[in-house]
Amino acid sequence: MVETNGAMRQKMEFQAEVQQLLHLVVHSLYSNKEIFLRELVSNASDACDKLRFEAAQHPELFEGDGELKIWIDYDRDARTVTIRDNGIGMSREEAVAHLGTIAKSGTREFLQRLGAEGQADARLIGQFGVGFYSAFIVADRVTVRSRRAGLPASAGVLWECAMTGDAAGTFEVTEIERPERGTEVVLHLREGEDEFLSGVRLRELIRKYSDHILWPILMRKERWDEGRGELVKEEEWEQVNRASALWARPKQEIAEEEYVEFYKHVAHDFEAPLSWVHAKVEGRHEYTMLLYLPQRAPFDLFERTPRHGLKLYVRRVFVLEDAERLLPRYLRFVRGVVDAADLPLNVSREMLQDSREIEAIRAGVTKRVLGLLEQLAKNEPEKYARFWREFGRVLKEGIIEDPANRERIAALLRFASTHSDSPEETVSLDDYLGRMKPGQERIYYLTAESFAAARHSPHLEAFRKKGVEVLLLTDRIDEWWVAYLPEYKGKPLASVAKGEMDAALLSEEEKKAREEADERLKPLLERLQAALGERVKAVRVSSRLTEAPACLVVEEHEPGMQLARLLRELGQDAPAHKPILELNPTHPVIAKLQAASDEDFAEWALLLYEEALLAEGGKLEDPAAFVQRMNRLLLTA
Ligand SMILES: Nc1ncnc2c1ncn2[C@@H]1O[C@H](COP(=O)(O)OP(=O)(O)OP(=O)(O)O)[C@@H](O)[C@H]1O
Repeated sequence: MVETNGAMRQKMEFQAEVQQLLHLVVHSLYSNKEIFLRELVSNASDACDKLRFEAAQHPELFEGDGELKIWIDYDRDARTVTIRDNGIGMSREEAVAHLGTIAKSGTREFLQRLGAEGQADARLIGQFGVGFYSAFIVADRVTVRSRRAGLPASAGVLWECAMTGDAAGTFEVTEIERPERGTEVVLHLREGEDEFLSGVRLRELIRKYSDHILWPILMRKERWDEGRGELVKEEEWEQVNRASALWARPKQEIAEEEYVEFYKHVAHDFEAPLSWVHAKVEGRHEYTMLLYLPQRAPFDLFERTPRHGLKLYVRRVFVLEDAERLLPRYLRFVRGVVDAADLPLNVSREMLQDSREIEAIRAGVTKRVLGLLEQLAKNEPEKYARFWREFGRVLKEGIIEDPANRERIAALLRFASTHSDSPEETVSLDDYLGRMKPGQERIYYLTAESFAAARHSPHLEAFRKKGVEVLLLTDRIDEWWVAYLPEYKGKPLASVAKGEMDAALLSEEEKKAREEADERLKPLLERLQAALGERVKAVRVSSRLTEAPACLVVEEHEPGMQLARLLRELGQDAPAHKPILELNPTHPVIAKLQAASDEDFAEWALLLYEEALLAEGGKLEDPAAFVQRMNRLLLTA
């Protein structure tokens, strides 16, 4: 630490991720450089929101000044643009933490992926939310002065970073006196960025990107000076943005671009949303909602902590960010605002826990989002396909989490199936119902580790031959939710790896052949059972095989083998259900088995079992013994 003029000045290093991000931001967002203003105004607005929220419990934080505002100014001589707010401000520690590190988990992996893809895609960086760092697109030196509301004037902080070359790796923090609460960000513009030293240009950008910001954004008045032949600034400030709550205006008066810009602000996204719904609910509980679906899943969608969920307003006053109580977890990709008419302004997170009003809003929001998805699926299938690719895995959680809407959610699911035979998930349960064969009572599915494993599974053979469609489920979560959806529109869901095939799907000849095989192969089945011992629960003749010699199945009511494996991987006690070995009665290996000596028979039996286990996605207990056995049998065959 160095001491200058009695103030403590400290040079610090950016976290490696920040350096990487700074570099990517400056290089990939340059073509869209004007967004820096939107990002910094957005931060200033968030800072005012935060102060208002904290001051609801601690009014002294206003320090006698409860009029929150954002000021924007420029200085042609110094070549600076300044964004200032009297919001919550930052302490020294907060400035170091928020402007020098990124605390979000998964950041490093995300940045590495971006880096590995060569030149980073601006949209990908955008969805990460670059916020403050976008200042460096147009500035090579950024100075931040701030003081947190409630701290003494002596607790001000000066944060400064000058970029030399691509990204200098350090910034400096100094303790300063700062009587004014809030934050001031001064951008020292790079060479060639003088276009932003203009009141006209800055006003244009504020109207374009920040018109909907609810706090007043002020700029100095300007007048034409005949003598100098240019616009000159006056002392007086004037409001530049409209500052009306977008969602409170009638729908027909809101332009599409306004919806889009508002989304970018609330969602911290750079891309336009995929779709949105704007609705006012009247009656016992009154509230307005403006809900958006993003185009792209954020990289931390599967992290535990949700970010930038819904914002809660009460009568147009901001109350809470990330109000997770307003959304079920399986809709955590939704962004936007809810404005409730009947909540108290000083509502806290704790109060939301068991508020009837919130319960009603949550149910209403859920209904609208599902309605929006249904509408997309019906009228804009391409958009729905995009939604499904990005968020389908999350929506599936709803089958487990939201019993009241289970059937509606089920109708929104999309699958790969033997019908299309492609990994694209395009088949709905209704499509499936429409293609069911006469006499087919159940919706068949198969769960597997991957699409390739599912597609070549021996369990599918007879279904394929009969043209009975099977849904191919390869997400981890598929194992869980299927257990929560026993039926859809009265048709039970059934795994092709469990129980017996629908009797109605078998012809009379097939049934007869099966009975005949049961009888004929009885001694062989008993011999196999004896040879396999504890490994299997039973050995029986199969109706589902046409190519493979054998497969493993479990009883209808038992958890699938794939689920048992998942549970064991998660360190849970998996139920020790033994599988049933099913034998293909028409396979030539039967003759071989029947002719084998006792010693060879035991080897063949084990090999059949091990093959079936592998095909089903299982792990061999003793792979080396399997290989030896196979080699031995190959030589004697
Ligand atoms: N004007 C400001 N007043 C107070 N704090 C600020 C201000 N600007 C930035 N910060 C702090 O710095 C943090 C980082 O800002 P930044 O814009 O980089 O990311 P963010 O807004 O948190 O989210 P995202 O990265 O998704 O945009 C903010 O979360 C906030 O805590």
